[in-house]
Amino acid sequence: MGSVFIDALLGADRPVIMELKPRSAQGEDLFRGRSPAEIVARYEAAGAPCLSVVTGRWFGGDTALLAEVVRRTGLPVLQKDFLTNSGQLRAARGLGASAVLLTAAVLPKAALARLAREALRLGLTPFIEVASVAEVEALPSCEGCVVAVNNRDIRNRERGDADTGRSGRLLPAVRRTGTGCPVSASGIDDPRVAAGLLSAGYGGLLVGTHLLRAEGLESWCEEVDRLRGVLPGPGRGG
Ligand SMILES: O=P(O)(O)OC[C@@H](O)[C@@H](O)c1c[nH]c2ccccc12
Repeated sequence: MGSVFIDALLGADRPVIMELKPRSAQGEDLFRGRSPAEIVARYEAAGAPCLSVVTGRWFGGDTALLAEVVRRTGLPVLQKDFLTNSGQLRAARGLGASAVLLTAAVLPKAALARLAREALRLGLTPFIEVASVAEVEALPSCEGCVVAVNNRDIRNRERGDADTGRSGRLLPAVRRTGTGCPVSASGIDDPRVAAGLLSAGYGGLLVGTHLLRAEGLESWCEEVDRLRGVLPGPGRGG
């Protein structure tokens, strides 16, 4: 069965999953008084094909935020949290999510495979997050799933610096999982890095903090568009 989440992302002119995350791991207020509805409207205006909602408590989120975002948008929505059981997958579907985060670093191999199968059965797209070659190589076949490289370290709850070079190093291994949708997530702020990851073969990016901080969301997106046009990429004969 097809995935509305993946189809929307891969079909977009701007394949950026735009995230709503109330607080950074360091406690910085990222919404700054704006309502979820205002942020959704801003992301839609910038051409977001999909949204991500952080429901984890360390980032100030909860499932009420997910429900609110789903009410405000027709775009497919990813629930970002450390989900560990099938009850949470059913709850995600009940709230209207289209995709769910499954984190390789926190799930034993067999549990990850079982939850990915269950998500697919429920009509949810597994968004499987990895941070090392060893994690990628332990994945089950990832057909129908997003495989996302996290450029930050969730083991320290994202308090360290991001290493976007990790996405470049892991891409060949990610492709071997059978995913049709490799994504680079976290710590992306420089438009040159964003454009470079897409030109290198990433089907999409996931960006939260920088878009929430950016005054000029539209100009950031335009700069990425412009740079993609000048960088060689797999689809452009480079
Ligand atoms: O804000 P950033 O650096 O653009 O990152 C977004 C996203 O990847 C990050 O919020 C995230 C990555 N893994 C998670 C797991 C749970 C909650 C949130 C996350």
